[in-house]
Amino acid sequence: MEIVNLGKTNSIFNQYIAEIRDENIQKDSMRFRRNCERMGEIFAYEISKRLDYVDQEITTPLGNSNINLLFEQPVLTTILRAGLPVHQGFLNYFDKAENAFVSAYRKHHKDGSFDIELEYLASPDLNDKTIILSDPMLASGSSIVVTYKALLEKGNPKKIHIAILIASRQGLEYVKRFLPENTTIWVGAIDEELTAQSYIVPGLGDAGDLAYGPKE
Ligand SMILES: O=P(O)(O)OC[C@H]1O[C@H](OP(=O)(O)OP(=O)(O)O)[C@H](O)[C@@H]1O
Ligand SMILES: O=c1cc[nH]c(=O)[nH]1
Ligand SMILES: [Mg+2]
Repeated sequence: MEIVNLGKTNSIFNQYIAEIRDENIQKDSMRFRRNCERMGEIFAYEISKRLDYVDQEITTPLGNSNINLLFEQPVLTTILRAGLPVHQGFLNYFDKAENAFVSAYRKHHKDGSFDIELEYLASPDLNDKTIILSDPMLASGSSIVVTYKALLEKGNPKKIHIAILIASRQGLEYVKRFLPENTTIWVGAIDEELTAQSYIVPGLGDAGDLAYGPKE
């Protein structure tokens, strides 16, 4: 499995990572959502370079022009709710793509542990498709693994790209144990620490709350 860290290259991308982390700037929820969306757009452009292309002829008013265009559309997949702004960024670029949505939330037990409960899955057939699964945060890694297993009910994808804005080192190690070799994980940053409640340190806090407000 390959891991590509976009934050390792100096680019404007890191300005958006800095802004979603910044405790003052992140209070502006519209800017937080838009920054997530902008990074979704950059991930989309970078991932597009790895997809398959086919030569096509375009007819202009004055003649013909040949150009390599996408051979097939990926299936854009995200996890509700924090994944929505990143997903919109992907959709801005892959505007003809099919889409899949999954709900996953942490169900806490009395001893402080939690399981990921998945209640909703809306997906096209995934057999032999390329799927791009986006989520701003990969902390314990449980949401991604539970989501991947649920998606398998819809078919066996030929290639999986996972796009994460901020991942924990520990979560990436966990995910590697469950996802197949044909997976590429794209990250914006990798943080070294997780709290006892599986929050990423330094991370950014709760991405869903920052984008959409607190939930009960
Ligand atoms: O790697 P994990 O430990 O599973 O944590 C990562 C998950 O946490 C966040 O969602 P959250 O559970 O906060 O839900 P929300 O989007 O509704 O806020 C994030 O968007 C991931 O889905
Ligand atoms: O650090 C974390 C972990 C899970 N979900 C978040 O939004 N942030
Ligand atoms: Mg979630």
